[in-house]
Amino acid sequence: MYLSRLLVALLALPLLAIAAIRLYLSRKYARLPPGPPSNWLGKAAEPSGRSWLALEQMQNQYGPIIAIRNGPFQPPSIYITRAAPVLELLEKRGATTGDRPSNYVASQVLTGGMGLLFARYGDKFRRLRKAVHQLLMPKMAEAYGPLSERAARNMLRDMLDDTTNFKDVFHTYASSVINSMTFAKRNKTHYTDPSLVQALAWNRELVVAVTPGGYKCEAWPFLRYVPGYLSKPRAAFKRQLQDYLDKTRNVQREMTEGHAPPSFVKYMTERQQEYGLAQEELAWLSGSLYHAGSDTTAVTINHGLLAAAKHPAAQSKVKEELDAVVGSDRTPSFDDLPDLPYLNAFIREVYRWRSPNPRGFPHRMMQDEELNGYIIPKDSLVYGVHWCMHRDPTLFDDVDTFKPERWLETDEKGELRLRQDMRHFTWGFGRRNCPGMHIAERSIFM
Ligand code: HEM
Repeated sequence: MYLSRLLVALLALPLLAIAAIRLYLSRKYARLPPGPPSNWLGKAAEPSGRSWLALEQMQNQYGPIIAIRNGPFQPPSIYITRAAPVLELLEKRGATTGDRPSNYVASQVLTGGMGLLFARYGDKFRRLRKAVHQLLMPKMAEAYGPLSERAARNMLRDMLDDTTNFKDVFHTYASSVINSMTFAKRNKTHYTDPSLVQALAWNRELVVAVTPGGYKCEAWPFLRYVPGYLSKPRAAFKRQLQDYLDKTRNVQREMTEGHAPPSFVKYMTERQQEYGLAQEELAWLSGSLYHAGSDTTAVTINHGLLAAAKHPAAQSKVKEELDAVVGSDRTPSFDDLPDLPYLNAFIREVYRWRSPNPRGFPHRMMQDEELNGYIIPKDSLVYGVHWCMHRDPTLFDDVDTFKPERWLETDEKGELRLRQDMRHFTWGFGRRNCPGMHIAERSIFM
């Protein structure tokens, strides 16, 4: 009798525990936005693969603010697919939405806690961000003009030499621009360059680290201490840091010899005390610009080429404008930029048509916020989904059509100019928006 009661109690315990967890979650998240149903532990499937397409479908069912529940121990993910609520939350209330997820492998193991992209909101973030901002602001971006122009001429030659492999040619171009900007590297960084191949391997490690479920130690921290479990990302970080330290020391040696050309490392070394950066931090911050900016720039140029091939009428208009403004005796320069409204509109439409970061980048909530009647809880990860926002019919008509004209208007003199009342979302939001946007825009224009 006693035994059978004990057995019943033992069997009932897990059921009671599950009921308690479900009750706790339903109270804690009573005003969470709607989203797909969760399992018995309160966990729903995170959209994976081409998640932005799944999210576009989901918004028809759940509306533009979608919550994916992550069980009792992990905060939910919130995906927002319309511009108005994203801008309200991530821009207007940027002071409470500027944090990043505490992804252990990405923010600690792979970056040694020194990267800006994963820096938690706080003093260190402000210090790193200020340093990067100083260097990448529009005035400085202009100063890098000749570097980009030279790299662009090399790219054109490479495209003529190899008409089958534009993707790698664009990688070579984007990497050359960033490496000459950060480490004053004079010669081009070919896509087969060992340091580039190594950096791309590191990028792949990062993709695994930020993919939900990529490393189980994010949910089960004890795994961090299992010997060998994190050896791959640890080795990738060590190799990368060594490469950046070597390049940084080269620039600093040239500085003491008095012949270092302008570069990010030179600029930062001159202000190392002011920004309170240790040598490793300085080297990593400089090198990490490559990770943040090279792939994204190359992918965007690739999208531009795709758009030109797929939309020959728009391509002809760009060509007509280039013929009229630049002619055929020289290559375009940055001075031509203001006189090429159609090309500028074409590039904006490329950003809209195929976002380089279609899912968006996560911001972490620093406190509960009410949005459209829902509570977005502290610690949840919020994504402004670029793909869906760029297809928001309240902002863009005829969203499936590639239409550079949508970005243009005619001024009082009857001349075309870019509309000032429209924007795209490629550079992200609020206090974590992309500090490299001016550099990237110029590299892409070239
Ligand atoms: C087409 C090229 C590029 C695209 C599409 C792009 C896009 C983005 C996006 C979406 C974010 C996250 C914004 C957010 O969380 O709201 C970001 C962050 C960042 N980008 Fe870019 N980026 C590009 C090029 C560059 C370049 C060339 C650099 C540097 C030279 C750069 C440096 C950074 C850094 C350091 C961050 C982290 C900022 C932070 O967390 O505070 N990016 N970028």
